[in-house]
Amino acid sequence: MRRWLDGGVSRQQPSVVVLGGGPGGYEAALVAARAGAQVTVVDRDGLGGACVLTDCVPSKALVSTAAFMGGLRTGETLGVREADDATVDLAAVNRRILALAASQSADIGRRLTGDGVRIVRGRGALAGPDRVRVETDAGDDEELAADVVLVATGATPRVMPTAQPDGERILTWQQIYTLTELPEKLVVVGSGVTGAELAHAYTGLGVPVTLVSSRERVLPGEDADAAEVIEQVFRDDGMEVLGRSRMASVERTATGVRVTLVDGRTVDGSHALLAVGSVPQTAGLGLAEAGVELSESGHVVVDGVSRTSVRGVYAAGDCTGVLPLASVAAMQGRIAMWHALGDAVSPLRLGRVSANVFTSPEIATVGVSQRQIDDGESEADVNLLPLATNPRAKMDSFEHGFVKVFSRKGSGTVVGGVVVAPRASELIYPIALAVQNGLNVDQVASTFTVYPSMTGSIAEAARRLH
Ligand SMILES: Cc1cc2nc3c(=O)[nH]c(=O)nc-3n(C[C@H](O)[C@H](O)[C@H](O)COP(=O)(O)OP(=O)(O)OC[C@H]3O[C@@H](n4cnc5c(N)ncnc54)[C@H](O)[C@@H]3O)c2cc1C
Ligand SMILES: NC(=O)c1ccc[n+]([C@@H]2O[C@H](COP(=O)([O-])OP(=O)(O)OC[C@H]3O[C@@H](n4cnc5c(N)ncnc54)[C@H](O)[C@@H]3O)[C@@H](O)[C@H]2O)c1
Repeated sequence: MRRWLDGGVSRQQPSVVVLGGGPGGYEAALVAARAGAQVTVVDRDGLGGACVLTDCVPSKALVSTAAFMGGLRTGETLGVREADDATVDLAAVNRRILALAASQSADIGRRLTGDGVRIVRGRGALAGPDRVRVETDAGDDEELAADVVLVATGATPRVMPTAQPDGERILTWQQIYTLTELPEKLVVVGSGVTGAELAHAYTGLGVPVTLVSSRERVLPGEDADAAEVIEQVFRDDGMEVLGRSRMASVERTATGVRVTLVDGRTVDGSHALLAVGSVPQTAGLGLAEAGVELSESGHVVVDGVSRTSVRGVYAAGDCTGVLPLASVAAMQGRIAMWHALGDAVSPLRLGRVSANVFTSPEIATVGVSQRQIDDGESEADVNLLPLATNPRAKMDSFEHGFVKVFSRKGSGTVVGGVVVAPRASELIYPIALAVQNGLNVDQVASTFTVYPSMTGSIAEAARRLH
């Protein structure tokens, strides 16, 4: 390991201060501690970050209950009587979710302290490129010297002046877990991944939902074929989808909420859920003062190895705006520490990231996208295989969804894929393995799959690309 200078004295143990205990921060802290650094994590809201406490983990736990309810609704088709009479006790659901989040946060705390990481509860900010000032929750402020600083402070829901959350009826996605009763009618504003997942989850719980979608179709950032299937499923499940409808304001009424659209129409509900994007939490961190470059949107500008414009200061996760996923935040954090502590490191490769939208069915994607192929950025053959003919799908009474595999023209190397299916988040892995390891369609097609299985359709799609 490199030697570090401290007041002119050479020592082997560098000091690392991590601002933020989400996946970007805590994964980096674990890497740094295992590499022998002296590590402090400064965290304001709780270890695991928004990811564990309010965003990813709680929403996926809510989706689990909704998916279970969805399973009961197909009971009739499978010969089960009266399965769809079940109702949801939202207070119990939310108690479970909050307990699960707290327990995961505690697990992360134990892992960090077990590896010798010091945890300081409080709000941190740069006092210079190599110093962090902390207003601790205990009230005693601290200044920490750091050879390496990692900024991983995440993002927070975007709030519009005309649609102010009140935590009771007008809610951000971080405020929904205090509800004790199912909303009588929920209006979800925003049909990005957050809005789509939560709108479908509440529909699954039995709540009448209206989705206010400013775009032509829901999930504008996703594969268009997949988004089309999901929008149809939303409508089939009874959700009202208002396309091309931009929210102008949300206000309380005597009995609930009124959402007014830019074109003057109004939508009434008992509750409104705002999912109109996020903003990075980079204000008041002393970043610009220390010389750290920020983008116009306020994100920290980083390179492929998570370096900022200031030597020794790195950044990872949603505060960088690179790709707001927990898996990417964690990888950016690890890469930052490998680089800072002199380990071998390759730059972040976004072309290999797997992602999943947790609707029902799910949409999983990896590698090159259909849009890149259509735009001529990537020369690839495409095979889309509907799952309707898959024997396992028939047994499970699953009708919607497909598998799509992309392979490079000429060589047949698998460069990407899309799966729309129940548990697509698990089914994408064979395609991700193929993309990561440069396997060609023949290698995928000639690999045994279980009969009957959904993965059989992945092998079949590869076979058709031969
Ligand atoms: C509803 C929703 C669902 C999602 N689902 C998924 C999913 O299924 N899969 C997936 O991969 N991604 C998902 N994401 C994205 C994922 O949650 C984020 O990409 C991830 O949380 C980013 O991690 P992070 O470490 O950058 O930030 P965060 O998790 O936001 O953590 C940042 C931490 O920094 C702390 N902090 C902030 N400022 C300071 C300060 N000044 N001093 C000290 N500490 C500070 C905060 O308290 C927080 O603990 C979801 C996002 C949303 C909104
Ligand atoms: N399953 C997952 O991995 C998961 C889940 C949720 C979020 N995320 C991550 O977070 C990122 C952000 O997703 P998001 O959905 O929170 O934000 P987003 O910015 O992708 O979507 C917000 C949507 O709100 C719409 N909108 C904005 N203002 C509006 C208005 N006035 N009226 C109506 N609609 C309006 C926008 O057009 C946009 O489609 C995702 O790209 C993803 O990387 C991941």
